[in-house]
Amino acid sequence: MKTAVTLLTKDAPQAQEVEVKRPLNRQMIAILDFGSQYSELIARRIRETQVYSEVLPYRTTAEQLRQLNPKGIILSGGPSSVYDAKAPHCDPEIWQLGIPILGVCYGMQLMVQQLGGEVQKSERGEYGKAALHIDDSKSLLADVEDGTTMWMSHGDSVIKMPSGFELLAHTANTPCAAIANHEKKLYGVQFHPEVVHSVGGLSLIRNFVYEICKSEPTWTTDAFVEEAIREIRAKVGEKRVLLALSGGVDSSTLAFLLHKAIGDQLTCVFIDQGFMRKLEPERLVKLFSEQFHIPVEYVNARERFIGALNGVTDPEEKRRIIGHEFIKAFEKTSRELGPFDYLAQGTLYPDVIESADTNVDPKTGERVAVKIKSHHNVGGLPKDLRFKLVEPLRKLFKDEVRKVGHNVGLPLEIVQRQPFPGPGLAIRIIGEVTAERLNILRDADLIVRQEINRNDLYSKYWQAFAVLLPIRSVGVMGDQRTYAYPIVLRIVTSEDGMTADWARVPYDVLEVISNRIVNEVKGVNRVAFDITSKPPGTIEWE
Ligand SMILES: Nc1ncnc2c1ncn2[C@@H]1O[C@H](COP(=O)(O)OP(=O)(O)OP(=O)(O)O)[C@@H](O)[C@H]1O
Ligand SMILES: O=c1[nH]c(=O)c2[nH+]cn([C@@H]3O[C@H](COP(=O)(O)O)[C@@H](O)[C@H]3O)c2[nH]1
Ligand SMILES: NC(=O)CC[C@H](N)C(=O)O
Ligand SMILES: [Mg+2]
Repeated sequence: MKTAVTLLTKDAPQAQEVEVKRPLNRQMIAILDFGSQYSELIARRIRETQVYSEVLPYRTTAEQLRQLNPKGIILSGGPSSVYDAKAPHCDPEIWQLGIPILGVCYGMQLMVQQLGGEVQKSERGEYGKAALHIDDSKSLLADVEDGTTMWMSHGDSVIKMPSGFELLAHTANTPCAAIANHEKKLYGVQFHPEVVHSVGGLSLIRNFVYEICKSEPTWTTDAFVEEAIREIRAKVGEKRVLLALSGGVDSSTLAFLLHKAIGDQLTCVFIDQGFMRKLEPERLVKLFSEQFHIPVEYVNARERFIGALNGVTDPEEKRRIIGHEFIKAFEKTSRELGPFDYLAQGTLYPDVIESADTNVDPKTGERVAVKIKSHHNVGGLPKDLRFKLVEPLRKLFKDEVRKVGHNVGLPLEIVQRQPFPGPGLAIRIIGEVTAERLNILRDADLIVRQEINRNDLYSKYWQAFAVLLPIRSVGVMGDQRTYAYPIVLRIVTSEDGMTADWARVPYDVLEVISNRIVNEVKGVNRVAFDITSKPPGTIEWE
C-alpha cells in the first residue's frame, strides 16, 4: 500500500509539484531542509547506515509527516537566525508527533526557540573544528569520545534550554553544544555530525537512527534497485523511453537498470556532440551492442554543436547552448524513431545541487539561486521540455551509483570509469571552441590518459585530464622561437565530486606527460599543473 503526499521538492525539474510516494511499511528518516549546504549530506550519511532518508522542504506540515510516518525527523542547519522576523519555521505541531527529532545547528536553535528556550547572537562565532566535552554519554553520545573533534559553523548560540531539556555536551565557546529531552525524544546538536571532519559524527548518527529511532538496516543497494525498478515500471507503463546514453558510469548504470525494468520499451541514444575524447564514440557503440546486447542509436551531431558554439566564449552561455542542442538532438531522434514520452538521464545529486536553487533567503524564507554552473542535463533543459523525465539516480552521489551499477551487472571497467562531463572537451577549451583547438586537446588528453594508465594510477584519481587555454606564450624548440598554446593538467582526488583536492602526482609521471605533450602535440609549447582544491576552484575550468 502506498501513501501519496504532494510536496514541492527543492530540486523538482522546472519546479513542478512532485508526488513523494512512500510505501507505508518503508522505514525512513525525514530531513527538513532549512537551506543548509549539507542537507543532502545528512541524507547520504543516514543511507550509509542502511536506512532510507529523504530531504523535504521545511514547510512540510506535521500532518504530511504523520502520513509519511518516518521513524525519525532531522532538522537541518541553515543560513538564517531564528530570532529574525522572516526566519523559516517548521510547523510547531511537529513537536507533538511523538516521533524522535534531532535538530542540527539552526535546527537545534529552532527547537530551543519554539519550545521556550533562548537563542542569541554569540560574541564569538565558532567556525571549524572544536573539541567536544561530554557531560552525559548516554543515548545520543554513546561511543562518542570525550574531547573528540566536531565541526562547527555558527554565529548564534543557545543560552537557555527549554524546560525538560538536559545538557549532553559543551565546547570552550558553546555552553550548549548538545542537548536532549530524553522523555520526548527531542535532541539538538550545535555542531555538524554529518561532515567528514566530525570525528564520531557517524557514531552519533547511528545512535540516533538505531537506538533512538529504532530503525532497522533495510535500505541496501538491493532494496534500491528493487524499488527503482518498481517505480520505473509504475511511472512508464507501456510507454517508450529514450535513454540519453553517454557511456559514463551514471547513464550506463541507468541503461542496465532500465533494461531490467522495461526491456525493449527502451531505446538508448548516444549523441556524438563532437567533443568526445579520441576513439570514445566507436568504443561505446561496440561495447554496448556486441558485449551487452543493448543496441545503441549513434547520432552524429558534430556539425550542429560546433556550429552553435561559433564565436561563443562565455562558459554559462556555452553550457546553455550545449544543453539546448542535446534536447534538440533528442527531439529529432524522437521524431525519427519514436515517439517517446519519456527521456531518461543519468542525473545525480551533485549535478542538481550545483545547477539549481539551493539556498533559503534569510529575509524572505524563499529559495535563492546559488548557481555554481549549469550542468547540461539540469540547468541546460528548456522550460517547455516535451519529454517527461525519468531520473531514478537523481538523489544519489557517485559512489552510491557505482554500487548500484555493480549490483545490476555493469562490468568493473565501466563502474570504475572516471567521470566525463556531457559538454565534453568544449568546457575544457577555455573561450571559443574551434576544430583546431579540439584536435590539440584530444591529442594532449590521450597522452595524459596513456601515462596515468601506464603507471597504474587511473583508479587512484577521481579525474585526470587536460585543459587548453586560449592564450599563447613564447618557447624555444630546436633553436626556433615558438609561440603556442599552454595545456593545463587537472588531476584531482575526490569522494563524490562535491569537494576535491589536487592529486600529488609523482614528479616523474608529470615529467613524462609534459615532455610528451610538448614534443608530440603540435601547437603546444608549455604544460602547467593546476594545484587548486575545490573549493575554492571547481574541477572543470568552465
Ligand atoms: N554524449 C551524450 N549522449 C547522450 N546523453 C548524454 C551524453 N553525455 C551526457 N549525456 C546524458 O547526460 C547525463 C549526465 O552526464 P554525466 O557525464 O554527468 O553522466 P555520465 O556520462 O552518465 O557519467 P559520468 O559522470 O561518469 O561521465 C548522462 O547520464 C546522460 O544521460
Ligand atoms: O555531465 C556533466 N555535465 C556537466 O555540465 C558537468 N560539469 C561538470 N561536470 C562534472 O561534475 C563534477 C564536478 O565538476 P565541477 O567541480 O567542475 O563542478 C566533475 O566530475 C565534472 O567533470 C559535469 N558533468
Ligand atoms: N550552520 C547553521 O545552521 C547556522 C545557524 C545560524 N545561522 C548560526 O549562525 O548560528
Ligand atoms: Mg559523462
